[in-house]
Amino acid sequence: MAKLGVIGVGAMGGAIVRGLIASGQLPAADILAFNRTRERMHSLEDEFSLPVAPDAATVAKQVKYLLLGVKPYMIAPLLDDLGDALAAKPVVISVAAGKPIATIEAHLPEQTPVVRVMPNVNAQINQSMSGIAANQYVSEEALAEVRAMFDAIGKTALVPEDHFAAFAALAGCSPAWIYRLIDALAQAGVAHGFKKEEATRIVAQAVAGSAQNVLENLPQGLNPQALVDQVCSPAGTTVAGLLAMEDAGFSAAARAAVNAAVARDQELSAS
Ligand SMILES: NC(=O)C1=CN([C@@H]2O[C@H](COP(=O)(O)OP(=O)(O)OC[C@H]3O[C@@H](n4cnc5c(N)ncnc54)[C@H](O)[C@@H]3O)[C@@H](O)[C@H]2O)C=CC1
Ligand SMILES: O=C(O)[C@@H]1CCC=N1
Repeated sequence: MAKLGVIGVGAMGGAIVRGLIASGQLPAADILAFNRTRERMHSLEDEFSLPVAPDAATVAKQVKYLLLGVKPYMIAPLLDDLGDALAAKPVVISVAAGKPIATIEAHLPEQTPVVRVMPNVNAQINQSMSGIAANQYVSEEALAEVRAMFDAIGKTALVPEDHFAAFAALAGCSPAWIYRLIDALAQAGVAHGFKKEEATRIVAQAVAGSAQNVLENLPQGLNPQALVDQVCSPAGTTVAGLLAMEDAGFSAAARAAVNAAVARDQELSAS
């Protein structure tokens, strides 16, 4: 019996599989994968000799933990199709946005253990920030094992389910927003004469260093605004840029992004 089955090995499922193997947390031989379009798994198959099942039911029947890596709208039809293949009640791990545990339970045999996880795409480089919630059928041991899997590909936090939509915005979606910020700053650098690749590398390192500095200062109670103040010399260049950024609606845009993501999550939950 493989330890972890993955149905749907796309951007997120693939990032998790890649991260787990690369971190040494799970050897490829302990994973059994199935993706509807097999070509999408070729790089993982070639790189890690990832074991691949002929269909989703084979995965569901043969694993202790079953990770669903399909899009949210596919969760219910997939579980309904699996039917009896889920009779052994593997611990089901869902990473789907906007699909509460109760919705997933409704398509599973009664008392199936379900863990809801919201990772992010930086799992590819073992730098995910993953939120975790579980139903009452997940044993402490199983929860610890699932958490260890996601600890291996980044950091984890136990999150009450009613905070999941906001967590998903802050950690699941935000990488895309930060990538956009990096690209926008780099593009502005291009307008001032830098080559795009060089500008991107400069900005990405500045963002990585800034994030690391925030993380290292938080335990001392120094919040990001205190770091902002350290950079802004009186009548200097940074404060000029900061005020221009706020006049253009920067903080309001960040709040709007979080609010829109939470609203969309709630729409997905209701569908
Ligand atoms: N992309 C991201 O950054 C994040 C995604 N998620 C969640 O991860 C899940 C997957 O999203 P992505 O990886 O972005 O999508 P994706 O489209 O890249 O991957 C989905 C994969 O599932 C496969 N698939 C679809 N139906 C299938 C079926 N019936 N059986 C087997 N394979 C099937 C597709 O061929 C595809 O490779 C979603 O539920 C999403 O909410 C969560 C956090 C972050
Ligand atoms: O865009 C989405 O719906 C997924 C969930 C979090 C990141 N990507």
